[in-house]
Amino acid sequence: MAKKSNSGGRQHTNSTRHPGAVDSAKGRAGRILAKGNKDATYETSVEAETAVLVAVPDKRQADARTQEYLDELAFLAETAGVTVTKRFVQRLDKPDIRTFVGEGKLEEIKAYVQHSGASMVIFDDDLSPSQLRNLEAELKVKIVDRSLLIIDIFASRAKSATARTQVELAQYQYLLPRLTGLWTHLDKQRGGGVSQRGPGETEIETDRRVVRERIDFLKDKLKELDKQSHTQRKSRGGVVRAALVGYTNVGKSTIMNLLSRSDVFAENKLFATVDSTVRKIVFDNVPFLLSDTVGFIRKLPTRLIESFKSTLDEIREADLLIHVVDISHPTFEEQIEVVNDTLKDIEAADKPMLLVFNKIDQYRADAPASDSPGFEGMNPDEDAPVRPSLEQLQATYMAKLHDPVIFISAQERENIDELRALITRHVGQIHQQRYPNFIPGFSVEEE
Ligand SMILES: Nc1nc2c(ncn2[C@@H]2O[C@H](COP(=O)(O)OP(=O)(O)OP(=O)(O)O)[C@@H](O)[C@H]2O)c(=O)[nH]1
Ligand SMILES: [Mg+2]
Repeated sequence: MAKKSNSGGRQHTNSTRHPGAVDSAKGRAGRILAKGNKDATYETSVEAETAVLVAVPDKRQADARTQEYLDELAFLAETAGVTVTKRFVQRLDKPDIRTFVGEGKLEEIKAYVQHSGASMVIFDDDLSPSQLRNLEAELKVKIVDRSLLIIDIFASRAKSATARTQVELAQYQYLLPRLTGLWTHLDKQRGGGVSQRGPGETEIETDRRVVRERIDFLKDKLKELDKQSHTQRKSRGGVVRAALVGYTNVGKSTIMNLLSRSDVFAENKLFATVDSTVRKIVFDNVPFLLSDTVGFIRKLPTRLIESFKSTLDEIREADLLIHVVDISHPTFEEQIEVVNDTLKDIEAADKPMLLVFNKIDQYRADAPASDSPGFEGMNPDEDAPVRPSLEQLQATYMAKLHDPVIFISAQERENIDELRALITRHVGQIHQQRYPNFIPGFSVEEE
């Protein structure tokens, strides 16, 4: 699915027989995504795939919000190399237990998929294994849920041994409860009769066992890698550690590059950073380590958070968090909450924090309503409230938050000296507590 499927450990295979061949597919990132292929091969390098997006918001959710969520899903799809041609929305109190959307909507989607030749349907939520199976049977194209899409992007981005192992673990954990679905799908293709169910079941058990073994192996491997990085971290001594955290695509890597004059990969895609990078920086003779970390997103699969424990240790072990926010984003306030909640989940919420509102160059008080192409079934709120001016926002946030706040543009280099001074002050305080004899601007304590 991702165009870069030959990089970052994803392999292009077209000869794998069926999921029973977990043995041969073992360790092969990307195979999960291929599971819906009609010919049951593991082709993962499909160019120019087109997709349909489906959201099932509850009845209270504002139209504009639904549209923003779908914008994010479309951005995720684009990041994975998929072109979105249509969006479907169905308001339900509760998603349908069998097919997630109701019968009528399913027919509508089916008609569109058949007519347009779209190759996949992406749901903005996680589907149960049986929903996935039923939808695949009805729509006869690849069905991708939110977790799978995010895991796929991570798979195409992960470079380090740790990140790759973490992604593979997440992939197998995603696969395990869904093996039955794969078999039902394949049984149908073989004309599947009762007589064939027997061997199928046995092989599912074999598959499950192999997948479980692989999961155990990957967990052990991660423990080993963890030990190594723990030793590495200990060798950093008592240097103050700061971590850039925030929602995905807010500018963390850009800020890292600015502050450390380094060259960390930054781009306008979600999850550009999956591996964490650490740089040693010295401001005013105060040395500290700054790490750039993986971005957060709403509904980040818990499994993925768990698998990414090693990467998240960088945040958990930091002395200071620099929380970067994209103030130009229509849902930036919710993004702040998502980040704070995720920090709570990983038990890193009680750390000193600086709030950096980035992208002020792009902030528009009169932000236009989103009207993306292919959008259907919604009436964006006509009376949507006007956004406050940047000055009003600054005043509100400065007054409201206990944490120090700064407004910058990393791209336009606005207020960067102030950002540097703010970080130096806070890092200096922590350093001072740790090394009471230290005189800022005068000497450097070597650990
Ligand atoms: N307009 C504007 N764009 C910015 C600014 N800072 C960063 N960007 C752009 O925002 C996009 C994302 O930047 P990154 O630095 O990759 O963001 P990130 O937070 O590291 O993203 P992930 O690693 O994906 O979580 C890039 O296209 C940057 O050029 C800014 O101040 N203003
Ligand atoms: Mg980044």
